[in-house]
Amino acid sequence: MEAPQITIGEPGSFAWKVFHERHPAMVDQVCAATPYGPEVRSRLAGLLRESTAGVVAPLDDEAPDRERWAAWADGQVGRPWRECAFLWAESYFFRRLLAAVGYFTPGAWWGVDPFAPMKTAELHSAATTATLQAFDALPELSADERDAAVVRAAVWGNQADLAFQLSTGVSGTAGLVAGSSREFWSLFTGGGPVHLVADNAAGELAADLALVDHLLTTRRADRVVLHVKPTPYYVSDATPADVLAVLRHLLDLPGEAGAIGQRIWAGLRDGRVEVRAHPFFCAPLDYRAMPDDLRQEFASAAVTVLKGDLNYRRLVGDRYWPATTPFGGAVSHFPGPVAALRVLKSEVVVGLDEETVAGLGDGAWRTSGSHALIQTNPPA
Ligand SMILES: O=P(O)(O)OC[C@H]1O[C@](O)(CO)[C@@H](O)[C@@H]1O
Repeated sequence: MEAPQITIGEPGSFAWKVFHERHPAMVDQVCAATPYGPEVRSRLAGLLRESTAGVVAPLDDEAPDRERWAAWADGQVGRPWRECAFLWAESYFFRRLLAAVGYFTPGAWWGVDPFAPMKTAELHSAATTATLQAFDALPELSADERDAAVVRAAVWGNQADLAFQLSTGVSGTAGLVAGSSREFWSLFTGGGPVHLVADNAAGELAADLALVDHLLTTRRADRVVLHVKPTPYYVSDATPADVLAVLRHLLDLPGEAGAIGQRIWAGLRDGRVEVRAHPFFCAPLDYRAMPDDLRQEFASAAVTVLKGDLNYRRLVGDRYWPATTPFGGAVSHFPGPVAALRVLKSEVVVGLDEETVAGLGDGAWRTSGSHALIQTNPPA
């Protein structure tokens, strides 16, 4: 039987707090970062009111994705937001936020990413700078150590606000609740295309590019498809523009970070690296509902790597699963071998053993970003 779906209506729950506490703070941040006029600010205030106390309104823009979203919103428009599934509601909120800031309307803010200032600040932050400098240690490591370091960087890069360790030190892995770099690498049995479904821009994306580079240089992949979001989403999610921004940033750096940037640049030019932005990556649905073209792509991949918390929720289903629910069963719908690399930032988790769960205590570990996991199917 399926576990209960997470909705946003339970006062005090994690999902409720995202709408009632995080979203107002995020809108303040968006309005401080770009000089939006009174109309935009009033639309944003209206969206906050509607999504915390009202019913779901339809889209009222003429964006190219309108029809697609109308289908995805079927059955939700007119419902009280509090009854909506967390996964659906959060995605729709971001789509409505883009419309509210004029992202789809010819005019001053047409195509302007409201989150770009935050992503740029993160790319130039001390934490990201330290991470990129740590790449210099990579060539000195043994092959096993390098395997472990690159995976550790990709996992903990998802912990947006913390620099992670690329050295062979243990600090970055102290909070792994499942899996290991060895389990991750055991999925790669030789060549073929690897798909990496990216999450956040800036530091996490830089670590993901280091993973792409490592997949290619160690010949675990002969080609890597990097999937990003077609439009700005969940504040820091990577879009094609963010890939280019991170790549240019890497190219300006000395040492291994610059060398990785050059190899990825060359890979893009010769087709060994491809960036795609399928509309489904901004869909308010889980991966069971993926369209056939995407399903076929993942079916033909040697391995698909899914980064981050939201991709995990979409992979296993955004439900209150018992934490010991087998990962293999939860992802059996996925059309090929899959690995999840994720810092825990929401209530959803599966695939833990009973001892681990007992040792973790109360539920704070699920949402605080202090713990991470590496899970694969088929398992090692
Ligand atoms: O960037 P990530 O790892 O996908 O995390 C995003 C997570 O943040 C939230 O938006 C709010 O915590 C979650 O709903 C979501 O799963």
